Amino acid sequence: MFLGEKWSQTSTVITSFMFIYTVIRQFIPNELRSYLSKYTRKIFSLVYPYIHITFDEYSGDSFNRSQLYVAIETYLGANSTTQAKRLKAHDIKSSKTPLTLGLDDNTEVTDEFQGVKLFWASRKLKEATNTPGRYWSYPNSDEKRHYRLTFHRRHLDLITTSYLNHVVEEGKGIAVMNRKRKLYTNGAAERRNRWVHIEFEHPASFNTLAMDPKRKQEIIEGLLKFKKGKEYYAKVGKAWKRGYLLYGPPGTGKSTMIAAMANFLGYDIYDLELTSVTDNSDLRKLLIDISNKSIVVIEDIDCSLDLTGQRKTSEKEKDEDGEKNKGGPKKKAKEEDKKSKVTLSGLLNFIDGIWSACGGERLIVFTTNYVDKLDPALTRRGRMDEHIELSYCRFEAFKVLAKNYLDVESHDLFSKIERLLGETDMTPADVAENLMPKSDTEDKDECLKSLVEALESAKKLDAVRKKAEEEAKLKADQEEEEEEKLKNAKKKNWRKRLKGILLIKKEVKSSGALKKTLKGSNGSVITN
Ligand SMILES: Nc1ncnc2c1ncn2[C@@H]1O[C@H](COP(=O)(O)OP(=O)(O)OP(=O)(O)O)[C@@H](O)[C@H]1O
Repeated sequence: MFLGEKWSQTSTVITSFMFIYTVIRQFIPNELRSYLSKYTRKIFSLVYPYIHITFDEYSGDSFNRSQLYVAIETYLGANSTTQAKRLKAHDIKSSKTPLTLGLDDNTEVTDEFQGVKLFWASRKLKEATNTPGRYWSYPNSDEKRHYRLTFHRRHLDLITTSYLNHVVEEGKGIAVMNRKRKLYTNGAAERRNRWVHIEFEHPASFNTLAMDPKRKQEIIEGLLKFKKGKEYYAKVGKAWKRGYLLYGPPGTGKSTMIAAMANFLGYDIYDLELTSVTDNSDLRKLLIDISNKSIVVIEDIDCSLDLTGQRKTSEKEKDEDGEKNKGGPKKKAKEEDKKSKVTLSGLLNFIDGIWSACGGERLIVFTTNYVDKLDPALTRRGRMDEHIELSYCRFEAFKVLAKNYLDVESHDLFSKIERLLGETDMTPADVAENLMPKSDTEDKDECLKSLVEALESAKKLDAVRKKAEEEAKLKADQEEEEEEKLKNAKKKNWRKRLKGILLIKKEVKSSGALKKTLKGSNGSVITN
């Protein structure tokens, strides 16, 4: 029999004993009574050293299930399915799995925390009568459920200060991981400046992400540290947030990495389209609406804000501007007023300010293809805590793709592919495209061969491009050289002419001196 249950029966016997004692107590003289009660309590705690804590499903007259109860339910469901004799399946709408398992009513399981053994029991009590009028305050008024935790009284401190916290945090964490996640966006034309969402079902994970394994591990560890960092951030007085800058050429996996991060952490994604936000005040509203446990993504940040921090005008808007300006300067001024005035400093200040003041556990991710173009204010440490480069596919990354797409871990063609990947730049997106079977009959060998062919032709193209570039450079150098020569020749020419002028000047001067000499000798003036 379950230990907690055995103790529970013992406690019933002891309680009966206590009741009898209470009845006969009134016949005992006062002096003897206080003496006896002191020792009775001591003896009782020696005989029955366990404590129970009960967690009701509904507290008071609330219509909502107690959050504590739900967290315990999730925690026990996830941690005790292997030891419980009876389980119950729930069909939770918001869960990404078709069914969730939990403890059935009146089932017991054990748990261990820091070497201490604990006993959990799920209880369903049926009320003898159906109290009229009570049904509205409790869904099934004749059924009441609770969890009961039993532990030795010497662990009371550990249980109340650490264990229950651990259960609730774990329970909530598991619920977050199991729920269907959402992808929010503010880009919808008719709902500008408001979030709309769809279910987020991207299958990417860090296992399927092709990149240098060492760097990948560092990123995973960083994310784990962040997720568990609530107390650390509180201790150092910083908002519980972390900024990531993902950069690299198109098709190297920036969006895939964001999806992998969201799946790994169990967070929602908020895809913030800055060009759709009217001004800083609307930006603030959007940011306030972002829930905890989320990743805010601003893709192609270099296209959303220019270097001075002012929002860029999109090509479409430029065209619209052209049309609008036909209406004259007044109309133009009006339209200017309507245009977005979101600034880089506005964005950064809100992120620092609002997020420090409300909630936590948020990542902000910026992506760009041109990291060098970004304003240093945006990329400085403290704002963007981690800079991650996603680059062209090298052999280590290729191995991940080969495993994912073809289930191949080694092959005769691998050494050739390794050499080719070292010699030419191909994005993981292009490598993946080549590894995908084009028909039902195409097998692994053919897919790898097709990749080799693609790499070889890319290499040839690279060589042609490089040659063309070299030739263009040579031509430019030659032209520069010619120009330099011409300049020098011109300079030489000028110098020659200058010399000639100087010579003439000298001659003129000397002829002037001669004139003076002539004037001085006979008193007449000689003119030319
Ligand atoms: N590193 C990678 N690992 C696994 N798959 C990748 C990787 N990079 C690209 N891919 C594949 O290529 C597709 C396009 O990649 P993704 O959109 O993530 O690239 P990106 O860097 O975000 O491109 P862009 O800068 O154009 O937005 C993905 O759907 C994925 O299948």
